[in-house]
Amino acid sequence: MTVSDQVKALIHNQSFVNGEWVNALSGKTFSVINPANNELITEVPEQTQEDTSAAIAAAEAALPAWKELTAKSRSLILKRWAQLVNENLEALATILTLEQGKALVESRAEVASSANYIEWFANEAIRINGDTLPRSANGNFEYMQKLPIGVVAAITPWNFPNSMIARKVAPALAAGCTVVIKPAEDTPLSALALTHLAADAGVPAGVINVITASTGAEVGLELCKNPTVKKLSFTGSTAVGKILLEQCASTVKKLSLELGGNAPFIVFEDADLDAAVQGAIAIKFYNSGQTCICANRLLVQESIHDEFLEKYNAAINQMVQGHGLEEGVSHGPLINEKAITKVQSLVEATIKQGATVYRGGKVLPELGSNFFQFTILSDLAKDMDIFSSEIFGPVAAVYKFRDESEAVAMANDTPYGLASYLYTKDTGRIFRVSEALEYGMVGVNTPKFVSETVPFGGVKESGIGREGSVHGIDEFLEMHYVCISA
Ligand SMILES: NC(=O)C1=CN([C@@H]2O[C@H](COP(=O)(O)OP(=O)(O)OC[C@H]3O[C@@H](n4cnc5c(N)ncnc54)[C@H](OP(=O)(O)O)[C@@H]3O)[C@@H](O)[C@H]2O)C=CC1
Ligand SMILES: O=C(O)CCCC(=O)O
Repeated sequence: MTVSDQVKALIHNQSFVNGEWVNALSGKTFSVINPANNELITEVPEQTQEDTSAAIAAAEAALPAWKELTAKSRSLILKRWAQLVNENLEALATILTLEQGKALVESRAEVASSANYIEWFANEAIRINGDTLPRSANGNFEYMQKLPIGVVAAITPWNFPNSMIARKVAPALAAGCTVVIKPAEDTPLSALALTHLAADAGVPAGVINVITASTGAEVGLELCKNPTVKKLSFTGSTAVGKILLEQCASTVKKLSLELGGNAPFIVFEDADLDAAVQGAIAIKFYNSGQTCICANRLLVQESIHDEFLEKYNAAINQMVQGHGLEEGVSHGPLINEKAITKVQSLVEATIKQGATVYRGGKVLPELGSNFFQFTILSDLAKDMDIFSSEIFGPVAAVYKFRDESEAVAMANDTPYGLASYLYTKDTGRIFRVSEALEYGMVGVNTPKFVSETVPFGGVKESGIGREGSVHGIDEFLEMHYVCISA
């Protein structure tokens, strides 16, 4: 099959419940739009509470047989899924770029990372071990098993519509759970394509279900309130994460929340400046700035601030914005009009509050309505709104600091705590500052560290729990203690 045949086969206009491609019970649909040119890609079902409750029932019915399979059987099915994702990598990347906008090179990397997550958890499936315990009374035999938590709901965002599903669904399936996925309105097609390949790999009917809807609220409420769902795994904004936390209280569901960030990127005067500039390019403009681990605040020591800005500006000149499928394009559009409006208002407010526009600062209508110029704002201060806002766009916010203690204080001056970065050659400072940063993840002299081996997650208002790594599967398991008096 050619890539374009694979793309055609993998783009679905129906959602997937109980092993069947289905329409919404209401028959309604909504549009999936290419953010680079606002063209319609396809329509998908507008599903509601009723469809969601049917999907949960399907996941419940499929649970006993799935969790009874041997670990090896589940592992082999997941390995086949990973293999099919790799075999369809170019087609999945094309679909991802079409619906999300990111440059094809980034889409390929995201799909490859999905295959890695699935393969990783295929290997974790066979290592779910318990413990035998010392007896607490004469004649006792005591042990702890790890058992699948049950039906899992996964609500995923539009910025990594492929890998966020792999990172949640693969460990859930490996653990013996069944899943209902609600992908973001803007990017349901990657979820449906991945699910198609999971079914081809032998995942039985009802084990993975996808519900599509143009707003998360109604479907989300059912996923939170339905007592059959035992676990909710969410990636998205902190505001929605807080709603879900409240909504899950009524059924005391276990939650994983991977929420917003406000990552500091600290450049000390003793750093390798060129490496720091390249790092700040890679992680600020990753996915056009729409990543929760993007450098949100560039904190640069005052003695090297001006030189950093010059080099940073020169490096940005090498980047190319455009339609993600076009040759040579390194950065695509923002996801939609709402995102453009949000970034534009934040930049305008920051300028009013006294920022200097070192470059950019405006929308780029000549490319399409969802493009924003690569922007550097400098002369920023802690009391400006931008210091506490998740930018989620190609806007670099640069602050000066005097010394190490001021850098750490500025970095920690936020309710968020997801990713953080520092560049320095001083070994003592590496240890001191890494530990002082109140973040779930710290990159030292490196902008990109995420992979299947990493316990991804945040502290403070950036979330609860970890995804990926040997710890990721525990989010979908419960400890089950047994005491036998013999
Ligand atoms: N941590 C991260 O990676 C992400 C952070 N963000 C941050 O959030 C900002 C806004 O982006 P936005 O897309 O609005 O993010 P949201 O948090 O609204 O969306 C993320 C997911 O949550 C769903 N959702 C929205 N409201 C509810 C609800 N009440 N109950 C259940 N599910 C819900 C969405 O569905 P639907 O799309 O159908 O409404 C989507 O699947 C961004 O600018 C960024 O700052 C956004 C996305 C990812
Ligand atoms: O979890 C995210 O939102 C970002 C993932 C980044 C990556 O996989 O490189």
